[in-house]
Amino acid sequence: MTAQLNPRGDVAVLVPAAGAGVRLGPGGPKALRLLGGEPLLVHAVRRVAAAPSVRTIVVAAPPSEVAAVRHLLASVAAVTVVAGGAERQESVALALAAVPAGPEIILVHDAARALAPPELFESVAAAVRAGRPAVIPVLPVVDTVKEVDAGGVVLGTVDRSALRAVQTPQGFQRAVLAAAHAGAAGALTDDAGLVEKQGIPVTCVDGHEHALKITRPFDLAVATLLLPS
Ligand SMILES: Nc1ccn([C@@H]2O[C@H](COP(=O)(O)OP(=O)(O)OP(=O)(O)O)[C@@H](O)[C@H]2O)c(=O)n1
Ligand SMILES: C[C@](O)(CO)[C@H](O)COP(=O)(O)O
Repeated sequence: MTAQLNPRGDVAVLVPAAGAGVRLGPGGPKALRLLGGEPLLVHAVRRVAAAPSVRTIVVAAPPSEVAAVRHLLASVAAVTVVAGGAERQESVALALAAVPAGPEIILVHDAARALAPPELFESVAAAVRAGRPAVIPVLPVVDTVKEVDAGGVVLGTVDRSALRAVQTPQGFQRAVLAAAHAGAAGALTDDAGLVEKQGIPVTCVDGHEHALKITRPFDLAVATLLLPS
């Protein structure tokens, strides 16, 4: 039987957590690396489970760590754990396949964005509930952005007013996400990209600074400063 949180919730959250964390450096799968003494995945799932609309959480774990992740999360929240795949997109597809009938809003949220707050899950879900087929949280780009050639020579300056940095959780009507993954040809770095390829509009909502992706050691140091005291 699939684990459930709020039985009246209309949201399932998929948590891809099967990545190696190569850019973070040696130390095991990234989702299991410690932030303030707890694995990133525990921080992420605790915040997902605190969002009132969430009924179901499915985690895609490193295949060799499925039992360990089940054990780790047993005291955090009711969670279904499946083995992830070789690419993020495959991990999301495997988690999606494990969502039981019921939730019609699906959010996809990187374990690596371990400090995304519960209200961000609610705001993305609310926009989907209001009729948007696909919703992404974004932040403005604050740096000047240059396009460069292979030799590092600048080709031009990009108009940053039209650019946004994209976060997770990304939210979708269930049928939209299922069709996007079923029709996927080639791997993309986010799920909204698959939906865009189907010609379906993707809507932006305000992102959150705490939803930063922990990719490199510097990001882990920043995240440590953001932990509640
Ligand atoms: N095969 C994979 C690869 C990535 N992910 C997940 O997708 C999210 C975003 O990926 P990223 O932050 O790039 O993580 P890694 O792939 O682990 O990082 P790296 O590229 O440095 O190895 C992470 O929560 C990661 O665990 C996944 O579930 N399955
Ligand atoms: C989904 C994502 O977090 C949105 O910013 C990002 O695209 C993941 O990319 P990565 O290449 O797996 O780091």
